[in-house]
Amino acid sequence: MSSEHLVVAIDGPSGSGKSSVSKAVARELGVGYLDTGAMYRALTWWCLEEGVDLDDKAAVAQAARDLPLEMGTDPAQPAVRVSGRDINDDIRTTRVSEVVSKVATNTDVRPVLQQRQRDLMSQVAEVTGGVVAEGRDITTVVAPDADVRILLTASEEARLRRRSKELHGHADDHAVEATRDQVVRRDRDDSTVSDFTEAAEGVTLVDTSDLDFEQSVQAVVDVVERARQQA
Ligand SMILES: Nc1ncnc2c1ncn2[C@@H]1O[C@H](COP(=O)(O)OP(=O)(O)OP(=O)(O)O)[C@@H](O)[C@H]1O
Ligand SMILES: Nc1ccn([C@H]2C[C@H](O)[C@@H](COP(=O)(O)O)O2)c(=O)n1
Repeated sequence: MSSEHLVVAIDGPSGSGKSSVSKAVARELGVGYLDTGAMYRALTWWCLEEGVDLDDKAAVAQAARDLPLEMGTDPAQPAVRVSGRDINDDIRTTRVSEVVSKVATNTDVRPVLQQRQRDLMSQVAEVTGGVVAEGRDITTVVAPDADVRILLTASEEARLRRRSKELHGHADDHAVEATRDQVVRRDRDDSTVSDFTEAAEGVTLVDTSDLDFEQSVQAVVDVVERARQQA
């Protein structure tokens, strides 16, 4: 391992299982967890609450600097708070999901949140001995020097099926179509600012298309263990 603490960076497209798998891996490793997507979501929610025009790049970037955000990094309970209010549920609503890409593709916002993410990762790693951070640009921009870098992926069909089951309780044709915007359109927009479809040099690809949830967690833990043995 290159650093004093264990830093695991995980990127991937929507519905690949980044959040759920990363949380489980962090619990298994006994380290902290950072959901960077939740930070873009929290900023979006706050802009909507405060009436900030999402098309006003500079105003949204200023909101990113001012955002009174507290990120919980306990993988068993990763709360997201703004001004002390728990907004974990608010940031997952369709109202936020439909427009979050507008904020995430704002190139004035990204460096502000990326720096906040690096700071949080250092703080949590200091306290718990390590961190699993997940998003779209963690392996490439936020923490390119992480000890372990993984691109967690799955076929579009598998990702649509998973998200559809999560949102609608099943994955029939109608439910999958209703989910398409939240997965395919959002990835298309988000991929204009980060590359999370191809593994960068030194990044290990973990394809979970044919794995169930437990197998996906084990596949990531195996990559971490292999890296530890080689260190
Ligand atoms: N290997 C797997 N097999 C089956 N279901 C899975 C697997 N991995 C994750 N899931 C389920 O798929 C759904 C989507 O997972 P998750 O929210 O972790 O994806 P994500 O990559 O973080 O998506 P987003 O970036 O849109 O937040 C969840 O309901 C999760 O339990
Ligand atoms: N490092 C990151 C993390 C997330 N995003 C974008 C991608 C989505 O549009 C949005 C919310 O992410 P999710 O909760 O769905 O994983 O934020 C990003 O650009 N960079």
